[in-house]
Amino acid sequence: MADGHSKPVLGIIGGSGVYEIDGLTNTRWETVESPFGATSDQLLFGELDGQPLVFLPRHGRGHPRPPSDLNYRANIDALKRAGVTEILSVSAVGSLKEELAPGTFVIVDQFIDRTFARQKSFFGTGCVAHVSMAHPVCGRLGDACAAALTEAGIPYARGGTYLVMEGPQFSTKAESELYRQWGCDVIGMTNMPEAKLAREAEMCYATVAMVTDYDCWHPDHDAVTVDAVIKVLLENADKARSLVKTVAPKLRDRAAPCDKGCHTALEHALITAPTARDPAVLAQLDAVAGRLLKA
Ligand SMILES: CSC[C@H]1O[C@H](OP(=O)(O)O)[C@H](O)[C@@H]1O
Ligand SMILES: Nc1ncnc2[nH]cnc12
Repeated sequence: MADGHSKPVLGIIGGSGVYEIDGLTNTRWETVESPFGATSDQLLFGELDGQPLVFLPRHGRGHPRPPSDLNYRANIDALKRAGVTEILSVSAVGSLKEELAPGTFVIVDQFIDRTFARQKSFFGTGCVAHVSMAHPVCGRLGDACAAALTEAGIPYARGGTYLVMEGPQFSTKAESELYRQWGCDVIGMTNMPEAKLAREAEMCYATVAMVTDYDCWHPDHDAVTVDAVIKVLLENADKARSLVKTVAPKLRDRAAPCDKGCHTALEHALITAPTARDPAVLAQLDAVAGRLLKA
């Protein structure tokens, strides 16, 4: 069980087009049960250059699940149960800025969450918690990704705001223009509530977003289609693979506890008095918050 003091374990959540990880040794696909329900797929356990790694294809192998039907709570809870301490989300996004052309990688540092049909917290009636989301991604894992992208010779932008829409339909032109006026950089459908849940579960979370299209605002480009997204993703598959291969060993030799506070995010967040807590709710929180809720 990850307690912030054990060895780092890297979790990779692979988005559209990323349904497997190659180069892993000692691999096994395993079902991990969660009190929050079924995960998107089995988890793939393995090692990359001596670094333990757990991979989850976000939409399931073959992409059977849409963004609104993903069980984000089960996915994050299962990764926590699997011992994961740091999660890297590798996601396809549309670009809302001219300079972020398809093929560009962006290490996202902020989100605007416009989703409305998803379970967004492990907590609720019977045990209430309010974690900080001021800085929604882990700077230390972001640094490791930046170093890996530089080393692998992959051009990237450091920092950017990811607008998370509900989907599954792509945006209207008016919506796309609005998000541009808000100063957003990229748009996708999945990284919230993932980042919120990772924070509640006291795990580092970082997003490397792969730009696949100009959404529908750009006068010189056609509106986004799935075919266009997949075409760019296939062109970038080697880059995504290099990123994972290069970033994994960077975690291996550093301290597991996060100096940005990700592994202690719940410490000042629980507000329900111990006497008012519901034992049934606490039982579900054994992996996410057991560190603090143990009697
Ligand atoms: C296939 S285009 C829309 C789809 O792609 C992105 O998925 P992910 O974030 O898992 O890479 C986007 O969020 C949509 O789910
Ligand atoms: N334009 C777009 N909007 C939402 N999600 C996306 N994923 C890839 N491109 C996207």
